[in-house]
Amino acid sequence: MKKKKTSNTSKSSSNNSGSAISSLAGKIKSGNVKIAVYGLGHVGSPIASVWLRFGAHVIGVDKSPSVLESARKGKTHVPEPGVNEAFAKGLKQKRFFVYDDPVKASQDSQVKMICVPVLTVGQSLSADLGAVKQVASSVGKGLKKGDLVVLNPSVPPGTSEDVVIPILEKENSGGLKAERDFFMVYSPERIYEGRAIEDIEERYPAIVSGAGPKSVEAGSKLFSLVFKRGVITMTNMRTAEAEKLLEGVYRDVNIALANEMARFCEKVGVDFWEAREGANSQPFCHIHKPGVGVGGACIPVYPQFILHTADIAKAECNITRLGRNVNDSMPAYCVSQALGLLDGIAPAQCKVAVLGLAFRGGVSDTRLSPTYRVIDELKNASVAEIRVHDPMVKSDPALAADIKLTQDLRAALKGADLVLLATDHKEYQKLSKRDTGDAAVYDGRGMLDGTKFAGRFASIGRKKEVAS
Ligand SMILES: NC(=O)C1=CN([C@@H]2O[C@H](COP(=O)(O)OP(=O)(O)OC[C@H]3O[C@@H](n4cnc5c(N)ncnc54)[C@H](O)[C@@H]3O)[C@@H](O)[C@H]2O)C=CC1
Ligand SMILES: CC(=O)N[C@@H]1[C@@H](OP(=O)(O)OP(=O)(O)OC[C@H]2O[C@@H](n3ccc(=O)[nH]c3=O)[C@H](O)[C@@H]2O)O[C@H](C(=O)O)[C@@H](O)[C@@H]1O
Repeated sequence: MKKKKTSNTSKSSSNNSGSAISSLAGKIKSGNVKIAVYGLGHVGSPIASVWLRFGAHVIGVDKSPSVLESARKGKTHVPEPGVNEAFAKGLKQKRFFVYDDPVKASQDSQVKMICVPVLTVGQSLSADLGAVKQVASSVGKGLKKGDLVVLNPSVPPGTSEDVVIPILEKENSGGLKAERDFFMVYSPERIYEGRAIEDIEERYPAIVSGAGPKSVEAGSKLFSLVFKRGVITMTNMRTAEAEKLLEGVYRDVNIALANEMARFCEKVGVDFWEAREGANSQPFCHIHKPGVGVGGACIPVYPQFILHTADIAKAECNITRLGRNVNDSMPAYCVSQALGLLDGIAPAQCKVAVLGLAFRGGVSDTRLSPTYRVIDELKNASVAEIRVHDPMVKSDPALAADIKLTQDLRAALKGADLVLLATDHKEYQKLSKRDTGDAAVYDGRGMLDGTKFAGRFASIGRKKEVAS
């Protein structure tokens, strides 16, 4: 790994690379080098915005008509700060173009960023590369000598070299080869929804790898223009693909450790949160937070890519597998703990208010949210009624018809016998008995103060409290 500060301000860059970077900046701002972004979602929209904010001419591509329609109005469906402003300004200055033809987008651009999703195939551990392959084929059909292709999603090691490059080389009409005729870069996106533009521009160095040294150089020059924290180059694309998965599996197994220790502390009558705060006062200790589960399109997914690849390579990844199992057990555990608070009310008579549908606080993203598993477990217990509240999710076609979703907290809580907090939205911080009355309260994210409630109260990682 080589950490290069290759931004214009770096002292170490040689004159010629400095002038090369400034001439690249000039070509991008003049529109001679256009950037196509494939997939205007939680990752693609901020990436398109960062380049629009830089002054680039950006072509946004998506397969969804509604996403394209919003983009044409300078709007995004993902509530990411700064994106609407960037889109609107780009449209006004005639630097933002929205295409529904992915091949034409490749023909009309010199840089192509592939930001489409890679999840798992159904219940299997294998990666669903369908969208990546589809876009790579379109990009290949419009590929020109000197173009730069960037793959952004998190993928199993080997995807760039063994899947994407062969498609690009097969689909282009000029016999173009990676590294020789066009540049191929793998650069994993590392944004955190809700602060994505800031993450790219201010917070994280870019990880850049390529099909060869020329591709790495081209990618480094490009990314150094917008990543103020500079560029970390990797030996090859497989290493960079693994780097991204390591970030994710580190998080998943550490969340699993927190979950296991929280359940241990409950059993031995210790306040996990107090012990955690003490432990984390030591610089080498970063105990994560326990909770009702691990959701999102990322953290529950990346370890699966590792496990699938490990199974093929006959590598043992027991901690990775166990971490997934522990985290997957949390929704059922928390529902069982919550139902255990019902004093004299049979589940079949119990009205439950579940707080939070998004996979984590501060986002509207419900992909793989643990709340879906919480709902399943409550249904398995045959509770009388389930209402779900979320301040950021207005509707959800994935919810069964008998589940009421509301953004009215008072309505969700009215007449509830049990309140189960599943998502750590900031809004729930101020909950008290004024809101929940005599209902039992189970805090699945350890964010509430039990003394504020009148009914029976329990929280992940804390021993049960019975109302005084
Ligand atoms: N969401 C996150 O926080 C992060 C995600 N990632 C990676 O980025 C990948 C993409 O994630 P998101 O942007 O969250 O997904 P998303 O679902 O929010 O956005 C994907 C967009 O691509 C479009 N799309 C899908 N297939 C397409 C195709 N064949 N052609 C053109 N457009 C197509 C969809 O219509 C959608 O607008 C993830 O799979 C993950 O690997 C990486 C870091 C953070
Ligand atoms: C290593 C890492 O921190 N990756 C980040 C992560 O962001 P993501 O949006 O998935 O959120 P997250 O905070 O990891 O939460 C994922 C899930 O895990 C849960 N969670 C999170 C942290 C914790 O201590 N305990 C816990 O239970 C959350 O409630 C949520 O359900 O995954 C992103 C990604 O790769 O998509 C990545 O860009 C982000 O930097």
